[in-house]
Amino acid sequence: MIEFNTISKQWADGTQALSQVSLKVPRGQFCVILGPSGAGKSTLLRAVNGLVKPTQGFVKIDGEVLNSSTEKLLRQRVAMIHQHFNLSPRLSVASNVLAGMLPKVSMARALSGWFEPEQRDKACALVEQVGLKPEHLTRRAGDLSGGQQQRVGIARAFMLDPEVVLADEPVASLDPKISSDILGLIRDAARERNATVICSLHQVDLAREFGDRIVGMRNGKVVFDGTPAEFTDEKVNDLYHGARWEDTPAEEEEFELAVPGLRLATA
Ligand SMILES: Nc1ncnc2c1ncn2[C@@H]1O[C@H](COP(=O)(O)OP(=O)(O)OP(=O)(O)O)[C@@H](O)[C@H]1O
Repeated sequence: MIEFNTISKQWADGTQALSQVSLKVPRGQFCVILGPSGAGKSTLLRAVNGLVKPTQGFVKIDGEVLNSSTEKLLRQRVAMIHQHFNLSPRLSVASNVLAGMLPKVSMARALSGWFEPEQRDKACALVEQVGLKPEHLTRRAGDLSGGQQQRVGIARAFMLDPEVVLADEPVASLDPKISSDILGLIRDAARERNATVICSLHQVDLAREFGDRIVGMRNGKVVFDGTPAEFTDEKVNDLYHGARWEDTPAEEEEFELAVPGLRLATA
């Protein structure tokens, strides 16, 4: 279970990225976070692995509060899949997948490239599980297609059998067919291990297809929390365009009244 308890985040420049967000994500759930750009989705995800320090509130992972003394151990249980894959493009696919061990192996050992035979076997098995071929293992990661690179990112994320997988817009740069395949891979690999997934997306159709639950965020707040069936077209519209009571257009109307020609020009 991941618990966000009244999490707020204000950046140094005063931007309020999160305001009093409270959520409980049970073990094994595929929870999709949707919302317009700047809603606070990445900030929320990054609060789970300590990359973002909340200015208020706390995150608990299986009852343990994430703080400076628990962070190192908790991080070994949380993996991340990134929008831009975050691979080392000049290193081989095998090295990139083995890098998933980094939270647990010493830097000296990682730099010397010495990994246990079981760890190497596991990397090979994961590469196969994500649909790549053995010959990909020695290829430079940067030479692969975007979809293939994200497969490497998924294999890397599952090297430590994480309890939690944070996927930050994992299919933002991929075509619709590959996007669906990639989300299917994340879901299946997570299900096999009963891992929890928190995945931010911009595609409503994919959120409905893959999410057990959809959390809608707007202006740093949770404005929808329900099942895909409950996330009706009206709710989608409210999330992306603001509910009727929100984002009041008063200032815009005043501006338009003050400059009547502008309304004509934009009509
Ligand atoms: N390091 C930072 N310093 C200042 N403001 C930041 C920083 N990181 C994010 N923000 C701001 O915090 C708000 C939330 O950003 P966040 O990246 O969480 O949104 P998002 O919903 O993930 O957006 P997108 O869908 O575009 O990725 C935005 O206004 C963003 O500009």
